[in-house]
Amino acid sequence: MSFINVKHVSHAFGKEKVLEDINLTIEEGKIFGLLGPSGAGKTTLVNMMVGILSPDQGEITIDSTKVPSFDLMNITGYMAQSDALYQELSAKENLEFMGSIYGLKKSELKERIQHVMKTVNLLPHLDKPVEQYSGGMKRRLSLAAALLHQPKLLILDEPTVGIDPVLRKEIWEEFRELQQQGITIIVTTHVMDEADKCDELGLLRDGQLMAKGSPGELKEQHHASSIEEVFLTVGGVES
Ligand SMILES: Nc1ncnc2c1ncn2[C@@H]1O[C@H](COP(=O)(O)OP(=O)(O)OP(=O)(O)O)[C@@H](O)[C@H]1O
Repeated sequence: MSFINVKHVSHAFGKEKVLEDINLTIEEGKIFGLLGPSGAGKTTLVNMMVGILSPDQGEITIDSTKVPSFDLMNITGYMAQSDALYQELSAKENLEFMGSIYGLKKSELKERIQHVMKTVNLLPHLDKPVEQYSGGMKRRLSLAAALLHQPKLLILDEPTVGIDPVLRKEIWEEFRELQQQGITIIVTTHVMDEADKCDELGLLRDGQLMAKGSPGELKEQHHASSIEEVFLTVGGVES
């Protein structure tokens, strides 16, 4: 039984079909990349996995539980595309607020804040107001917030957008460490070199899942030397 099951999911915004009969399974403990150009439907699909949006048709189950579910909220960490942080508050205050929403006890919360800030290399900046953080620091703080309640599943919508290559590398090292702890990670991206770092990929285009497999498998199946080439081939455009 797969950890995540997306079954016949379709969705439209008004007359615009955004997802069309998506079927997808994701195994526990994997880093799964949802790759596709802007407007392909990546955010719509992850928002459905988190339970923010309901599909018009079909259903999603995670850990044998149908989304949306309160239990799933407790095991899922979500990082949206834009940072949801209080600018005038310090990182610590932001995390204390988020921890209180998850019902973490004061002593546990204190320990978790130290742990997650260390994980994202921001511990020295704990008391700094978020408005004094750089864009990359804010993304990392959002990641720390998503990790606060020790989720089994992390859903990250374009986590490295606007982040320089050095930091991006560091963030990917963090993903690998989290994976070693058994956490399943779903990451949306349109960056091809990031796609190569995922264990498995789902290629989304115009609301359809064009292909799924490990980067190596996809390249082999499509006789391509890069994921970019695979994408162009399955999308019907020869490179
Ligand atoms: N709330 C909404 N109301 C109407 N249309 C929407 C809404 N959200 C998304 N869309 C449309 O659905 C389509 C898919 O959007 P989505 O954000 O899922 O794509 P994406 O692959 O995540 O793109 P990006 O990489 O730019 O974030 C787009 O055409 C977008 O305009």
